[in-house]
Amino acid sequence: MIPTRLGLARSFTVLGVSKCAPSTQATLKPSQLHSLQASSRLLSLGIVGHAKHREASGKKLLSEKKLKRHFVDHRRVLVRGGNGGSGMSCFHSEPRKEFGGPDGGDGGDGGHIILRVDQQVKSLSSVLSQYQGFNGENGGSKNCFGRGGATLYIQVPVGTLVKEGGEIVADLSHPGDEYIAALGGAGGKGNRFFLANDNRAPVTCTPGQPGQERVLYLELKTMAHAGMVGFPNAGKSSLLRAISNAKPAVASYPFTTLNPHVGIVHYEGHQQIAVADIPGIIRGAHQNKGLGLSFLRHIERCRFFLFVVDLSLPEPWTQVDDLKYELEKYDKGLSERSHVIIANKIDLPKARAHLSQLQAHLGQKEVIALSALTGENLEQLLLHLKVLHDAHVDAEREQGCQPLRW
Ligand SMILES: Nc1nc2c(ncn2[C@@H]2O[C@H](COP(=O)(O)OP(=O)(O)OP(=O)(O)O)[C@@H](O)[C@H]2O)c(=O)[nH]1
Ligand SMILES: [Mg+2]
Repeated sequence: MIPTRLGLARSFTVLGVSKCAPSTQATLKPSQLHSLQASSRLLSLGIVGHAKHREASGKKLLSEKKLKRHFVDHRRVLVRGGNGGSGMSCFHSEPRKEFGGPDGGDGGDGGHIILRVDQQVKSLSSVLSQYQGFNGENGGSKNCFGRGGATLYIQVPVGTLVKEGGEIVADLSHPGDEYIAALGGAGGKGNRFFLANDNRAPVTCTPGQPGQERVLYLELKTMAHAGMVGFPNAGKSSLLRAISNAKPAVASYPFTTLNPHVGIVHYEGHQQIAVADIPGIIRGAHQNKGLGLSFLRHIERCRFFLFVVDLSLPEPWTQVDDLKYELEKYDKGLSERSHVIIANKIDLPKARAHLSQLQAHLGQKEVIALSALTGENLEQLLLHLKVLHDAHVDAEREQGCQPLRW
């Protein structure tokens, strides 16, 4: 069974942002967005207030450790298509028609096994290690054909890669995508099939074919528009809680988050932007320090990144450099994907001084200073997310690809 709360958020409309972010503003340059800050305070508090209210009324959440048990992002599956039913060999016979000819029906085809993307499924935990397709029924007398085996569907999450022998055979990245994992065997032929002018009484019938057998490796690469990367304790999960309905655990110790979480930010016009939060990474993660880098696969496909930096620490630009270095170690060129730097914890003393140093170091690059805790300046992030998202949608449309939709 899939846990109902695998970190995937349901709808939460950021009221006010919808009003603040009409499509014309979505095309604003990031630097122009600063002017919106003045009127933002009220809205920020509203957002955090919402989050607190949701916590009070919410159900008991699974702990991050329990979630880890439920969250499965790779699976080896043995799939066997259903066997075809055998053909029948028999002859028609009735009073006054003793030699009525062959009337053995064909066997039914075995059922296929199909992987189908279901948006409600969030991990591979419900996928079993083996599947056997439904067999076709045998053919019968009186030209009765056997019933074909039903198709067996395996529901997988969006972003499932199917590998066989180390090679990628399918990339199921859109809801409703299907892949035939194993073909059902063809049904056998009954003796009626072999009736010919030179053989009026064939006794031959053929058995059904066995179903296809394959060993597949399923690998989940979570799909989201934006991926948050940052050191442990930088406040990624706090930020996701503040802008979406997702409820990743937040605590003051490092490596609180152990699984990827996706939160949905809702905008006007039913537009939704998915933001993924992953465990923190540290320098040397590519050498398996901390929690390693394997979970980067969950943000590998994000269209843009949010580098979350803890502004209360000295020399915050080193965090950005280290994060980029680790991304490069994981996949060359990954750090060059469009991104924005989020300077979190602006409410803390010294943070403002660090902010000016950070901006001086990064030069022209966009830095959004905010506080996930107090909600200060969250709107600037929300508006910028929209700008990045719209740019991505335009780029995908230009290339003739279908943009990722939630
Ligand atoms: N003062 C202040 N504290 C914050 C802010 N954002 C987060 N924190 C605190 O920082 C600590 C870590 O926050 P998390 O959201 O768990 O950080 P994380 O980046 O998800 O950490 P990992 O899951 O370990 O990678 C918590 O004690 C938060 O309350 C902020 O804007 N201001
Ligand atoms: Mg976290």
